[in-house]
Amino acid sequence: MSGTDFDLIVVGGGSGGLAGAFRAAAHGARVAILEPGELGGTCVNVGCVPKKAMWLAADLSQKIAAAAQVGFAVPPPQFDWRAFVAHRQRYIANIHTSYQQRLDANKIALLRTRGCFSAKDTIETDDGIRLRAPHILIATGGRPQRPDIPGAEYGLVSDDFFNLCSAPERVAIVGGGYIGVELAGVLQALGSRVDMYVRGRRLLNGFDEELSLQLAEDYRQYGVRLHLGCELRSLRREGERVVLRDGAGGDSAPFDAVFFATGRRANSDVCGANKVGIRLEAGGHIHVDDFQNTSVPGIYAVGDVTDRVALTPVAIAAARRLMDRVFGGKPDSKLDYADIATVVFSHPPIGHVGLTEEEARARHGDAVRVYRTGFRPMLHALADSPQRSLFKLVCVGEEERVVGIHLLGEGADEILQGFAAALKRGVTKRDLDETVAIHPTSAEEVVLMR
Ligand SMILES: Cc1cc2nc3c(=O)[nH]c(=O)nc-3n(C[C@H](O)[C@H](O)[C@H](O)COP(=O)(O)OP(=O)(O)OC[C@H]3O[C@@H](n4cnc5c(N)ncnc54)[C@H](O)[C@@H]3O)c2cc1C
Ligand SMILES: NC(=O)c1ccc[n+]([C@@H]2O[C@H](COP(=O)([O-])OP(=O)(O)OC[C@H]3O[C@@H](n4cnc5c(N)ncnc54)[C@H](O)[C@@H]3O)[C@@H](O)[C@H]2O)c1
Repeated sequence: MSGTDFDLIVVGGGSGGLAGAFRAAAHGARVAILEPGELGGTCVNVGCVPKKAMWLAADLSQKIAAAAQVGFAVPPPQFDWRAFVAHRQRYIANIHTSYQQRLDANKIALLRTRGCFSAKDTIETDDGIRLRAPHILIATGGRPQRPDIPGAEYGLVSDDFFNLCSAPERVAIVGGGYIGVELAGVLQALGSRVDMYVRGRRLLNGFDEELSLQLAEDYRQYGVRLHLGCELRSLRREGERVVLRDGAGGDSAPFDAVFFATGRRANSDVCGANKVGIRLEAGGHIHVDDFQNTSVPGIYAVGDVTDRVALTPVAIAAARRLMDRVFGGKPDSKLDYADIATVVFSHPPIGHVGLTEEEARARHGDAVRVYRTGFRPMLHALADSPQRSLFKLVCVGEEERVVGIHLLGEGADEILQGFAAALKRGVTKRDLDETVAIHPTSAEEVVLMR
């Protein structure tokens, strides 16, 4: 293949790349997409989807315990991890098939290879094929990053978590962000004894502080050992196990597995973005403007490879809007990155949209009013489990516009979406007060706060 055979080349067949390819093809563009791995990228193969499956398994194990507590005769559950993985992977295989069928139906050329820039309008495949197009979309995502400490190679990363077929007995998780918190919750629920090593003084930096403190308390109740404010110095092998040395020089007990959840690095290097002069930021992230343009005309980037929010729906939305602009005759089309809702699949989950209380106070001072409610969800009260929910609304100004919603508790993952739409449309506290509650639910607490 040579010449400008295509209108668009997409490098990377993950969430953003596929969404961009499908939307461009729907506008009539001739599209090629390059992906050396499984279709769907991180989200489908080593991210959201298998993670949520494992979270559901962990959630079920807690529900079974609650069932026993309220009178069901259930023997202690035995979790066959390997059998569950077979169900999980079958689900994922169906997604691969569906993507392949959609690519075929839309006449999108899929090249199962890595691509690298050899010129500003040319992508060269691993086997030396050169493809040219006036528009190139970089959607190469990111990869897990290990800290630069001696023995780091003895640690695993989130990709490795999805190769497990049983719960390691003793696990250390390094990092207190999204992935650290999620892996810790799942492993503890499914039978591991988990220690978390967190550099900062709290979990989930950047989330509402009260919720993060409540989550830390929930995790302690649940048996997770938290080592906050702990910087690791090194790892070393002791037989089959791994020992951690902390900043004070103390050694941990040996662990069967150590997972690093210490952030991700952008895959801009592997596609040669630097070779054609694309501006990069810290961590190799590609700088993009509000329209997903890189610093080189005709080359765009979306998703985790950029310096924007690293979430699947964000990559998808940005790619679709970009293609509406480039091929769909909508010159102003761009993603509004404000007030993007997100959920951490912890136990219990956290849902968050808009400003935290701290951010709101820094921006709006005394004009901020916070409403909060703490309660035990009904199942947990019936089962006499200590798990509590904490919901917060952050409001601003005379009209009390809701600028932040923070929900920790059972169901928070499903409750948030509708309220996020309301926040985006400028909902006020009075609007919520005037909404009749749905009873008895956890969600009703959002409209009943006083
Ligand atoms: C453990 C984990 C859990 C997560 N959970 C959630 C969640 O619950 N909700 C959520 O919204 N987000 C979640 N995320 C984040 C989400 O997975 C990412 O934001 C999303 O996958 C980004 O999509 P993307 O298209 O930018 O990149 P990716 O999905 O990573 O796709 C990039 C693709 O590019 C390919 N590629 C790389 N280099 C090249 C090259 N040179 N040539 C061709 N192809 C190349 C890769 O093989 C990959 O398939 C999670 C992430 C992780 C790691
Ligand atoms: N539920 C979801 O939507 C979901 C789930 C997982 C991941 N994600 C996305 O993927 C991104 C990456 O997740 P992540 O958890 O890897 O990153 P993160 O930025 O959320 O957390 C990284 C953590 O590692 C710590 N850290 C960094 N370097 C360290 C070091 N050298 N030593 C000790 N600790 C160190 C940081 O302080 C932070 O607590 C997230 O920001 C999010 O956008 C989303």
